[in-house]
Amino acid sequence: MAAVSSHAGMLSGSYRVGMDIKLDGISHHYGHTEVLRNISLDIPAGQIVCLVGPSGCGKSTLLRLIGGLERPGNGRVLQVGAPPADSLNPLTFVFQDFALLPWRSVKGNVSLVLEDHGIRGKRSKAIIDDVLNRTKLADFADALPKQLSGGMKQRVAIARALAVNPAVMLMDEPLSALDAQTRELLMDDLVALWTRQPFTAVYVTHNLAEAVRLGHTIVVLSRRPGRIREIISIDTPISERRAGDPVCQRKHDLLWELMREEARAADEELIDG
Ligand SMILES: Nc1ncnc2c1ncn2[C@@H]1O[C@H](COP(=O)(O)OP(=O)(O)OP(=O)(O)O)[C@@H](O)[C@H]1O
Repeated sequence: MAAVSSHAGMLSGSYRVGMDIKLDGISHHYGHTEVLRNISLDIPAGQIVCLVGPSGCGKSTLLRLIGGLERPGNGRVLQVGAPPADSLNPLTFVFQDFALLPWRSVKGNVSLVLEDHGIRGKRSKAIIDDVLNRTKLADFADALPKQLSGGMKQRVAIARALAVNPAVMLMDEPLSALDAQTRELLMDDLVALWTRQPFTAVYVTHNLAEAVRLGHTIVVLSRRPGRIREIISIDTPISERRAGDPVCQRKHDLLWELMREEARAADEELIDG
């Protein structure tokens, strides 16, 4: 039976700050197509869990199931512990295409999600100032999206997500619409943001360099139906990871091997089919 449920303190037996997500035997079909098979996974509070896997293996589907946009055919998404007391939206998405309103300024786009919750005036201003500072957008509060670069637009989308103080950010290829240089800069920004104030995220990406730079844990899904092929942890603190760092390079090479096998098998299936 499918379920999305909240169990405060289930892990420790007492109230705890922060909310973990626990995936318990998730499977999902679209019609006759089996998309995900028996996914069990812990997403601990304060960590970034990256999901990688070949195209079409079900990464975005899994994110939607975690976010409650769809219900899994089988298995459960458990919320363990409590979201922050002032969280307006515990599970908040950040998409690749920014999804900003073009006629609203930077601060107008952020204030919109607060208005939706009846937050206006001084309280709204304090939240907007905080998230624009954290995303280095304070000087651009009055700019319109069309005046901003792609990287800055995505920073606005991240600021908007932070404004609701989410327990978990669900990030679906947030950097993949950006050029390589902008991606690097935004990765630095995400590292700085997390280092100043750790957040919890499930981060879908095709880009292994992003996964190795940002992930505390990297989950490799197999080709469809997506199963957990491997879970790779990186102990190096994310603020200390550098390009060419031997530990990160080894993890990158291992990921690439796994991905290459899965992508090749997926390609062959397409040719056969
Ligand atoms: N709403 C839907 N209805 C029917 N099929 C769907 C739906 N959403 C996704 N699918 C199918 O489910 C499979 C998994 O799609 P999904 O987008 O989750 O994969 P993905 O790993 O995120 O892919 P990519 O890396 O290419 O973005 C694909 O075969 C896709 O066509």
